[in-house]
Amino acid sequence: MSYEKVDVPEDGEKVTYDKEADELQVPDNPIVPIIYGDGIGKDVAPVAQKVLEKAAEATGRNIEWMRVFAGESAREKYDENLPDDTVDALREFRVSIKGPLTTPVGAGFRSLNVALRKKLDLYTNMRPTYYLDGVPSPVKNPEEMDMVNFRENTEDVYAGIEWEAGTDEVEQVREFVEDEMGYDSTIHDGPVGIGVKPITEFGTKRLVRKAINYAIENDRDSVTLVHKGNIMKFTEGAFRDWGYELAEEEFPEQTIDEDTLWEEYDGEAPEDKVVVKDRIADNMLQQLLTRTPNYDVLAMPNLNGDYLSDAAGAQIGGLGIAPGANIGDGRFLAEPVHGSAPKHAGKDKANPSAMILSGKIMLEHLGWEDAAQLVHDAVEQQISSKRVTYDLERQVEGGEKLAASEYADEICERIDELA
Ligand SMILES: NC(=O)C1=CN([C@@H]2O[C@H](COP(=O)(O)OP(=O)(O)OC[C@H]3O[C@@H](n4cnc5c(N)ncnc54)[C@H](OP(=O)(O)O)[C@@H]3O)[C@@H](O)[C@H]2O)C=CC1
Ligand SMILES: O=C(O)CCC(=O)C(=O)O
Ligand SMILES: [Mg+2]
Repeated sequence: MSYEKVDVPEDGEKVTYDKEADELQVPDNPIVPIIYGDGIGKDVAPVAQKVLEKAAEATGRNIEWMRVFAGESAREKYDENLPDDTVDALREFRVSIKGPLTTPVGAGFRSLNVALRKKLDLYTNMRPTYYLDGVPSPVKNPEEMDMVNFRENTEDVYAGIEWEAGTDEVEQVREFVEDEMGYDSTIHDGPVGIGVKPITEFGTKRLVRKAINYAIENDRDSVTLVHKGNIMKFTEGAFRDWGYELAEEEFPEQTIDEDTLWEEYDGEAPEDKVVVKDRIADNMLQQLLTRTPNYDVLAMPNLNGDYLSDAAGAQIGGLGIAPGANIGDGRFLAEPVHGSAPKHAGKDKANPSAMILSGKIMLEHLGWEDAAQLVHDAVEQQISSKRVTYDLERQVEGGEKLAASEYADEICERIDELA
């Protein structure tokens, strides 16, 4: 592959993929594309990069970074938002990491984050929410939080099928819905915006498959399907039904439903069974707070997953800490839960932990468990020391406020000490 405006590191090697075995082959010096992103991305991404590099070196490897561009930096370099160079690099080198990218509200270009997920078919958005020692939290028992959110990443209202009020197109759709589909008098008169919410059996089943496999491989107790199927029967309701169907079809020995749990096991699931259950999304959002220990792996359509991952993150220190990753077959793009937080941009103050811990998921994905553990331990030690960025300092008694770069430097020192 040739690139117009990015330099491919000479010394690195490619991560490759064995499709049949669904396995990556990872050299000790992989080329890893990185997008710094917009807003605070430019603060947190370079310092997170240093931490990840340090953990790789401490375990005898080397990451050969390949800087690629999207959003503001791409507009400057290429005069476009998402150049082919970037998409091609993420496709070719398979495992990569990105900071947040800004999306304008109400008009302008569509989300570049969503575009990347769709172009690379990164159909799972995995966002683990877990407690780190010493993290300040608005809840009484934050240590109870240990959930992994599997969010469908390519469809739902994020498919981008919508029509703007006042256009001929939206009036055509209104006419079709009212006259041909029989929804007369359902839409108020006057300007209207209309969107379409596709949820497919294919998209649902491949996401739920990933969630159940994850639960089995990581010894998790349950997978909860989170939907609003009482209201959106044929989209969110179908998500729930296809989710149960998939569990029955493909995991009959490894999973049980909640009825079976109570009827046959009196509420105590055997060690080797994953309980598949479902909850309506509004109820689930309050149960995150009130029944935290009852939930484990969660699987849900795109919009529910977007809302729920920020809400869950708030219970364990906030968005400055919440990590994530986009995963497809043989492709992976780590990315924090948070956005570009424009008001904090360029001040070297935003918390880089979410980006660092997203990188930790990337290290795990590369099979570098030892490096990932070093990152986890060093971040946890740093937070426990109360020498933290502004977002945590304002919640911690006796805390000391550090710049993002100072905070990351201290994490690097801790990695040296721990290695
Ligand atoms: N994947 C992506 O790239 C995403 C992109 N976005 C985009 O980002 C832009 C801004 O979105 P917005 O809704 O403001 O949400 P953001 O997640 O960017 O920020 C919301 C608030 O969360 C806190 N926060 C977020 N990140 C950090 C951090 N690293 N350290 C400390 N605090 C943090 C800040 O709170 P406080 O000010 O209280 O300290 C901030 O004001 C939008 O264009 C949106 O579309 C949004 C989400 C994901
Ligand atoms: O793409 C965006 O700008 C927002 C996406 C988002 O909030 C998310 O993926 O969590
Ligand atoms: Mg979000």
